[in-house]
Amino acid sequence: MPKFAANLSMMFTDSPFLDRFARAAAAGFDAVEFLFPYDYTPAEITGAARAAGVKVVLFNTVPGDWAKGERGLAALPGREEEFLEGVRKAIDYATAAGCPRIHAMAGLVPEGADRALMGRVYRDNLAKAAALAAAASLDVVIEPINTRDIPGFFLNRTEEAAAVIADVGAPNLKIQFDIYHRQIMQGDLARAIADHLPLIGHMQLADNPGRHEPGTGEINYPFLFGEIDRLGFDGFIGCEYKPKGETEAGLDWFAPYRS
Ligand SMILES: O=C(O)[C@@H](O)C(=O)CO
Ligand SMILES: [Mg+2]
Repeated sequence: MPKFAANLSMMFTDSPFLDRFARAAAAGFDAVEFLFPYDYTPAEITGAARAAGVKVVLFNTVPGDWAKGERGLAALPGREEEFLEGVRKAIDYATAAGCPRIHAMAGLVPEGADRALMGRVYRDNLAKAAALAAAASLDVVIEPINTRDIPGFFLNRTEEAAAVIADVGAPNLKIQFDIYHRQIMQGDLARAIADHLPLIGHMQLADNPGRHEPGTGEINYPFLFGEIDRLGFDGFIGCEYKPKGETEAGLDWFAPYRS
């Protein structure tokens, strides 16, 4: 049976962040993920997860100045030190929380940028991040993101992520396969999951259009969950969707999988 993680940056957002861990547990989730923990101390994050009895399975490294529109640093020339500083910070939080993986966002392509240079910086940075993470027994994941939600994002397609991983050659560098982004950019979901399965470290879901609960759009999630199970994917699927109403009221889709 697929294993699901509640995304605490998008679900239960009518509660303060640290209270969302307990709401996720009460809704039947054993695991959670979120974008960033950095407004809290590692002890606060770890304490909230332990008190709720949920595992933390993913969060992002420091993405630059999110409020100013930055969306990651991994491919940005001139920001290498800052990127690695953010990776080290994420590793400290992940180690405290027992979280097995961190997500390094590529970043936006600056106006007139040299994409080839960005590709080299991306690979160099990811090699260093993967080495730092390996020393702490963690994986690093990279996520192709659709160009509609984040115009100008550097990494958009599954095959590009696979090529970067092949070039870097670090066994702990993997794909964060977000089904919603893949559907918008490329579709062919079941085939793409099967083709890339050995490289996939984490998955995420939302329906399309709207990025709401499974069952609100065009993606046949019951079929895909069956495929993911049949293929033997043993990682987590993060529920990274915007609930249409109250989070709990939109969890009918989750009933067959609830622990
Ligand atoms: O899909 C997303 O948007 C996220 O997984 C993320 O990490 C960056 O926004
Ligand atoms: Mg995602």
